[in-house]
Amino acid sequence: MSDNDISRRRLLGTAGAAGATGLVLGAAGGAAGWAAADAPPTPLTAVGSTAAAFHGARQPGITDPQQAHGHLVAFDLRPGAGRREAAALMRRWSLLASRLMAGERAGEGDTGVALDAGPSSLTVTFGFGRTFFDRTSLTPARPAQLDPLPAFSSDRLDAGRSDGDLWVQIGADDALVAFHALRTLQTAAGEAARVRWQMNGFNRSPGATAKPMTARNLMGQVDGTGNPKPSEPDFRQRVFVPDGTEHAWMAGGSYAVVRRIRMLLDDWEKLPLDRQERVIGRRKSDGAPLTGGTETTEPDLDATGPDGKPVIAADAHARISAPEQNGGAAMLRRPFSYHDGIAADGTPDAGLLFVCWQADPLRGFVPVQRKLDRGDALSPFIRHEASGLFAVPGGAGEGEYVGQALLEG
Ligand SMILES: C=CC1=C(C)c2cc3[nH]c(cc4nc(cc5[nH]c(cc1n2)c(C)c5CCC(=O)O)C(CCC(=O)O)=C4C)c(C)c3C=C
Ligand SMILES: [Fe+2]
Repeated sequence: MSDNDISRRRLLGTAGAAGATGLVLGAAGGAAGWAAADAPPTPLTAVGSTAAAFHGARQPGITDPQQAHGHLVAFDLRPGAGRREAAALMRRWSLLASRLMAGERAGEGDTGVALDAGPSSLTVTFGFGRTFFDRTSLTPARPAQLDPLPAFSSDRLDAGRSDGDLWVQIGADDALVAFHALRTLQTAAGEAARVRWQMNGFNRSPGATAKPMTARNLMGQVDGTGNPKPSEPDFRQRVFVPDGTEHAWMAGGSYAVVRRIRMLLDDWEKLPLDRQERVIGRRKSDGAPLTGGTETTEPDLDATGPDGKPVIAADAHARISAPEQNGGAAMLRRPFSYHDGIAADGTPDAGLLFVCWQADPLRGFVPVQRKLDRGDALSPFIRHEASGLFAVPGGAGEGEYVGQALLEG
């Protein structure tokens, strides 16, 4: 056994202990100072080294696992910026996103905020809002799917935090990596576009639970169980726009509905557990339906209790939103939680940055929200405060940029 072998083993042991206590030691940082200079640093976790691909048939950030940190940002083109400036911006942004997602520096002038970190599952996703098409004289290329969402009776929307010409979704498992991407793209918007609104969100950190689990939201519920699964035969059809679509530039793309949904947590948290569970129709502890089994057991919507009433209440959120109650309408929900402190009324300004993905909002979000709007037991505890609908084109190939087929078509 050589000295190198010994030092390598000791370092591995040290790194294991350091991982448990939160200490970080480099390869040459052994306590005795005799560790071999050529011993590679031992990564404490794989969180930083995980990378998603920017180039491909689909944009990242749609089917990728939810990251721990997110930024949703809408931009408006500046006065005087049209199709040419928008195309140059999308080219710049795509190049930067591809570099950052690979864990590379943005280029000259990189701020250094993400130095030392790996790609950390960074994804950057770009979308176009309805107003983008008039501003770029591309109105004929605008799909009907971008028609304004209907007004819902429970809407309390803030126009200043809704819509926008361009939308960027950033997600990463490291807060600095996410911020670095946000700042880099904001700066690169330059004279072409300015921020209209920004929302910052979070999810559980990878590794916080002993095994991979469905996310929890700030009401404490397991949230995401009923999502369409990539293994299901109709997944693609539900989430992605098919080839042969009227507007070919959207083939392989998806429509994102974004809602900032405030949770009225002071009211919710006063509700006893059994009533919280009745509101959703699932157990809070493990997300299992109230009709029994585990999280993945199908709810029995016909089951009645000893009192003759449905076990999953007629107005339970999970019943009303289920595809079988909505002519098959389904969407892929991929939200972030948010917490922006205490609002002027003294209640938490916290809730869900609800992002859902579908091939067509009229076969996803719209019919489900219409139904929820008419009588969801969750409604008294939430408030929709902002809204956006964005066309998210398919992914860019190597050397291409997102939206090229639209902007150069
Ligand atoms: C219009 C779409 C939806 C909005 C808006 C929405 C808001 C919202 N939902 C929760 C919590 C849960 N939702 C759950 C299920 C669920 N919700 C929707 C749609 C919207 N939710 C769907 C399509 C489904 C799946 C139904 C099914 O397939 O059976 C659940 C149960 C667990 C799960 O399946 O994810 C929870 C919990 C909150 C807190 C919220 C607004 C803040
Ligand atoms: Fe829901």
